[in-house]
Amino acid sequence: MSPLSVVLAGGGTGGHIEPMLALADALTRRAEGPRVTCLGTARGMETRLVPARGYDLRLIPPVPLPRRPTLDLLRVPGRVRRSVAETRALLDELAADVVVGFGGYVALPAYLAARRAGVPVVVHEQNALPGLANRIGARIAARVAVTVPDTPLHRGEHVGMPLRTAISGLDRAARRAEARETFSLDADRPTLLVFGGSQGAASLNRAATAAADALTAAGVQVLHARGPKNTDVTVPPRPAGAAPYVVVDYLERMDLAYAAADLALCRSGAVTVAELSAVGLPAAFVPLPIGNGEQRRNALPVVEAGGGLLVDDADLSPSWIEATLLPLLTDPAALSSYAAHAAAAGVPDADERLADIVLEVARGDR
Ligand SMILES: CC(=O)N[C@H]1[C@@H](OP(=O)(O)OP(=O)(O)OC[C@H]2O[C@@H](n3ccc(=O)[nH]c3=O)[C@H](O)[C@@H]2O)O[C@H](CO)[C@@H](O)[C@@H]1O
Repeated sequence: MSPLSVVLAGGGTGGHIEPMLALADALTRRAEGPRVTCLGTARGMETRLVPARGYDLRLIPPVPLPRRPTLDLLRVPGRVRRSVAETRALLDELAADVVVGFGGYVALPAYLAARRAGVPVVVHEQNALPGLANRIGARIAARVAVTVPDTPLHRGEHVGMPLRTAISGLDRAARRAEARETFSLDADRPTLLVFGGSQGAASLNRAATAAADALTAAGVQVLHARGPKNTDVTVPPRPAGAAPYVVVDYLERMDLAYAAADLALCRSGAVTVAELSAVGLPAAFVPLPIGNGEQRRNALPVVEAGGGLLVDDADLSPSWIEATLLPLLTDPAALSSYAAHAAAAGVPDADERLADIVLEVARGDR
């Protein structure tokens, strides 16, 4: 019998792509070895991330989902029809046994095309507050997996967040020396990791670079991922012997970045929060101020458990970093107390659990 054909729709930004790739890894580890194909669009981060991790990527036309009603909504039905028709042809060509969607503008046409083609759907929702595509997908799905218990999504079952095994199995202390060397950081300095989700965040970039002198003068070193498109974000070179401030576009080895750091300054996308909890790294979260408020909801459980701080985007400034983060970074006892509380109750084998669901649904259709 030919292998099961599993089609994964999780394009856009890292928060939809990383759980898709973690599931792809779990599926390909299975003895029955299903054929895995990822769907994406030409303008998402999947064009780089999916082939780099060794998976096939097929492109479909994007269906932009406006965050609020605009005139652009009037053009959506035509775009949806075209995208759904092309996606349906692709599902036929791939002889798809199941379509798994992770939300966002690639998932919606995939859900609708699967319904037309009679292919069963599995939905995975990362956030405590679901987005539009998954609210629609959940209505037609055979199974709905959620990351956070009690997520308000039709028939949601708690599965957790599928994470890369390099991150879910990370022992930060054991990898610290190697990690710091990889990023040209000093071995023994307090270390701040700055990143604004997968795309970078302008307000974090501004505040952290403006606080560079104060941080490095106090002996704190910084690893800062500015985002692939933000190449204008720079910091003047530090004098010889001073604490380093290392700026990169994107961290391919996020596991080593977490191992190098004592504290993160970051947004609170669902995958970011789940990864920090899994590795026990405390964070100062700056939720994205737009959207449906999902990033604040994502961060609250960790912050309430004592594993991090929350600061509004409008309040993030170099002086806040100096007044709040600097004393914390130079206080090892406070840092380890935060770290102990940062390791929240995630689901360590969420990738395997989601793979079980996906294969059950795929087999049921044969
Ligand atoms: C603007 C936007 O739409 N944000 C959403 C998006 O965030 P976004 O795409 O930023 O996703 P997350 O913050 O959840 O995850 C980012 C992922 O990128 C990885 N990473 C990041 C930086 C880097 O240099 N290298 C790297 O590998 C992280 O390790 C993580 O795996 O999807 C999330 C999950 O649905 C949502 O919660 C966010 O609200």
